[in-house]
Amino acid sequence: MDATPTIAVAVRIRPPNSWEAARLPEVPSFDDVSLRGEGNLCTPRKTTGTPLTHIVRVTDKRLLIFDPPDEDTARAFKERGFWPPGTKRYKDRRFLFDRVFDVGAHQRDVFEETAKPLLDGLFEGFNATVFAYGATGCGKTYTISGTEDDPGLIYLTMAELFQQIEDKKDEVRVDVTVTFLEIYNEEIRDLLVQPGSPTPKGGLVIREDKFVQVSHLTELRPSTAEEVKEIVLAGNARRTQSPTHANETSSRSHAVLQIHLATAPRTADTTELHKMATLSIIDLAGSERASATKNMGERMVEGANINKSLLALGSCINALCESGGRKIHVPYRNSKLTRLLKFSLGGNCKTVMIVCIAPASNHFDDTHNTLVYAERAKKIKTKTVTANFINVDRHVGQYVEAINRLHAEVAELKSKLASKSNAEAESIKRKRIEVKAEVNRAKIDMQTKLDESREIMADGAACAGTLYAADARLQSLRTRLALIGPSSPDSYIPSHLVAERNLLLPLIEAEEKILRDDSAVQTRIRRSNNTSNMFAAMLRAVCERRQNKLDEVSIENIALSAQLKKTEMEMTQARAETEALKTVTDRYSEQFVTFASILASTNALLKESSQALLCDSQEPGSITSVGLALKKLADANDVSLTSLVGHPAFSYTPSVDSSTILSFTGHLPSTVKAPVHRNSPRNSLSSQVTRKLKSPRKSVTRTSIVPSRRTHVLKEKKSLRWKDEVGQGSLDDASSSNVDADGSASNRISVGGSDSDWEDERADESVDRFISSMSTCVKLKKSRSSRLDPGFLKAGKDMSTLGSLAEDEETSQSSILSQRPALLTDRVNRPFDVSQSFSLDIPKGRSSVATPRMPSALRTSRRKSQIGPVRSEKTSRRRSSLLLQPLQPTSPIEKPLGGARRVPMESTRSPAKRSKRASLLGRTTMSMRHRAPVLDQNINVYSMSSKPSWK
Ligand SMILES: Nc1ncnc2c1ncn2[C@@H]1O[C@H](COP(=O)(O)OP(=O)(O)OP(=O)(O)O)[C@@H](O)[C@H]1O
Repeated sequence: MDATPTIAVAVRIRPPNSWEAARLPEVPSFDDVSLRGEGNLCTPRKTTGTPLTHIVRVTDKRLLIFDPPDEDTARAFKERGFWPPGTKRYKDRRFLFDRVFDVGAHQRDVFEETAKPLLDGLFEGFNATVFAYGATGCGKTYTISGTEDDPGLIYLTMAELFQQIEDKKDEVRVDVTVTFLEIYNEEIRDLLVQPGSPTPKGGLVIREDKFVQVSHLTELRPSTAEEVKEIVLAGNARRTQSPTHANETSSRSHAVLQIHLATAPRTADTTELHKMATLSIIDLAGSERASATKNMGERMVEGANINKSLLALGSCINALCESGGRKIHVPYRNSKLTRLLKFSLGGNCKTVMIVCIAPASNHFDDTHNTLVYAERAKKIKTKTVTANFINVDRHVGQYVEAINRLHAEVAELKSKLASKSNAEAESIKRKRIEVKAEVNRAKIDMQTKLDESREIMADGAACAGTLYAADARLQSLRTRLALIGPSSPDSYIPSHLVAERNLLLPLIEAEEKILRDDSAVQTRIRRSNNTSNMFAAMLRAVCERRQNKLDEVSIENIALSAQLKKTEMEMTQARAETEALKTVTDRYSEQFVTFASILASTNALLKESSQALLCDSQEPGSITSVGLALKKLADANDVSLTSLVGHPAFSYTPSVDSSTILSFTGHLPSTVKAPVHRNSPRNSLSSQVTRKLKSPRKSVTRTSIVPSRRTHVLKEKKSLRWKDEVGQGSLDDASSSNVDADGSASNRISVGGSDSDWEDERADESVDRFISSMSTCVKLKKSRSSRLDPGFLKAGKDMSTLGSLAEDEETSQSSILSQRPALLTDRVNRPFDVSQSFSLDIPKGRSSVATPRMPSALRTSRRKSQIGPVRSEKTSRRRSSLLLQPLQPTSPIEKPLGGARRVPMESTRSPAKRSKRASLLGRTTMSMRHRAPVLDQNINVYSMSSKPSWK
């Protein structure tokens, strides 16, 4: 409300009652517009009763328009008829007030903006008045008193007043007294006296001094709003009300409720500042027109008195408006009402006038008059409002009373202080308990989450370890597979590598299965990661939870606990991962041991077998037993492999050309790079490695027989045939040493080479005999070392030549048997050493100074290697083979056959001999192995086939 010293005027429009609502047009809606005959759109008319219109339209909180133009012009024309030119059809008058409440306003809305702002002034000693003005039946009583369910201004004001008194009770003492009266027919009646009590004739008398007072009024001292409410209800019940034509519950009197406040400070001083104020809440009787109310008799007299008093009020308002603050005569004394409101209207008082109006056109004139009345009241300029206070000087006699009061006050304050400190201590204690409980709860939550997540996260860590191991294994397997080469129809891969590939592929598949995104291990790792994230989020959430309640120490405590749980979880994960890796390592160790034992036992058995086969005579039983033993070994190996890798080494059927044993070149280190070209068998990795492995026979021949000519041979870079002393025979190096697989010459001196280049035709027969004798040795359990073994030759001091073997056989058997295993083991375990002792790469232009020389015993034996009497018959031919002769290039077909020929078959051999050699090819694989040193794929074969040439 406006703070200027004027009367604040608020207008409240009551909602239409049921009678009016039935006659008022509905709010226009686009859905139910209809087209009138004249072409205007309008809302449908109500068909029953006299039509009414809305005469007030609220535009905003302060402005209303009285009698606005009807938007439905056609209906307006029909209702109001023809308006002559120049006449104003609508009043369309705008009124500006301090506040306008539309029909939908609630009681509390009215209270909040009218009476409530006055309450603060009451405690400071400022008088205040709220009165409701308006025609009869416009809602004054409803606004002031309200109903049981919807209390009005009085109840709401008193409730707020007592609440403020309660709030200020530590500072001030407030005495509240209430009076309730009515002015009926210019007679003041006390509404708080019990019914039947004697009342002075002519009513109560107004005494006017500094203040206006009504003598002998009953004063009540309510302490709550409820008590005030009961007071008002009781007073209203005693108030004169009569049904009129305009209002069934028409108030026939002006009711005045006065609340007197006396405020004193709670300090005990010699002088006290007492403040006094009065809040008057007045429900005026409604102005009424006799024609409208159709009152007769007593009601008419009541109405006349009401109008008289209201007229006096209007006169006072007019006078106050015209005075403009000047001191002029205001006719307060014309009525009891104006006398009572003297200080409220023009005195030291803050006044709010609530103007109640009806919304319908049946109250057109009343509403108009009321608005005009209110507009005039709005223009009243009151005096500057001052506070009502008095300084009370204490009399000495009152000091004792003051001291007592002070003592009581001190005691009261002490008890308050004690209770306050107790409350504070209690609060601190409670807070500590809460903080402790909160910290404990946080720790329990973290521990619970840790326990929930531990298993899954440990499992994930273990899976990570497994995954790491699988990845490492897969890399190794892939590297090994790359060394073997791709499996395409064009590429040639030896059978043992095929077998190895077949062993590796399922292993790779198994590892890839583990590493796949949809594998169980990966799923478990993902689940573990999710759990880990949730665990971390939970720790964060716990650390940030209810931080405002916790002190710094508690927050730090929780943060450290969270860190501890996190570390604990990381330890669990690390342990699980370590355990998984340990398990894998253990398994690998077992596998390594098993593989080592497989390799050792296999090697040992292979050595035994090879030796047995080498020594085998025509006894088929020995070969069978060896075969059975090998099969037994293979089966045992398969069992071990199955337990290790899940499946055995896949079996295959080796062809004659691709026998695994014949083509085996040894296990390649994984660091060797995979071959790039594998289209030709010679380009395969195994070929590349084993191509350097040449038969020692030729190397021995060359190094031992004509070492001084090697340099010459290298310099010439030609294929030469060395003639022996008698000019017969030849040594063909071209096919083995100087021509590589691709046909290009190289400087490498291969001391191996084809047996066919220098071995005589009887060599095969002598070898067969040799094998037969070895078989006999095996059968008789008196096996002797192979004569091919240089160690064997070295071992017996007496056996300086192979030629003496026949004579010394019986005497030396025991010593040979004792040395054989070691010799075989030594040879098999050092295949590359052996080959290197017979094969050497020499750069172009360099002499073969690095070529190892054969031991003298070997060289001697080489010269005396004419085994048996057949050898003596071929002496001249063998010697002739030592002669250097030009050599025809050896056919590529001939080289793999490795027949012991000194000249190429195509050039020198007769068809008969050629067929004989061909028949040799048809022999058993075992015999082929004995005579196939040029199948340079396998060092074991090399070991077997290297023996007869230089012995
Ligand atoms: N804001 C309102 N909301 C609901 N009903 C209302 C409202 N104002 C008035 N009324 C109703 O209108 C009728 C007349 O109201 P009320 O008796 O308060 O008028 P009045 O101005 O006091 O009349 P009178 O001067 O004759 O005493 C009552 O039934 C009342 O319930």
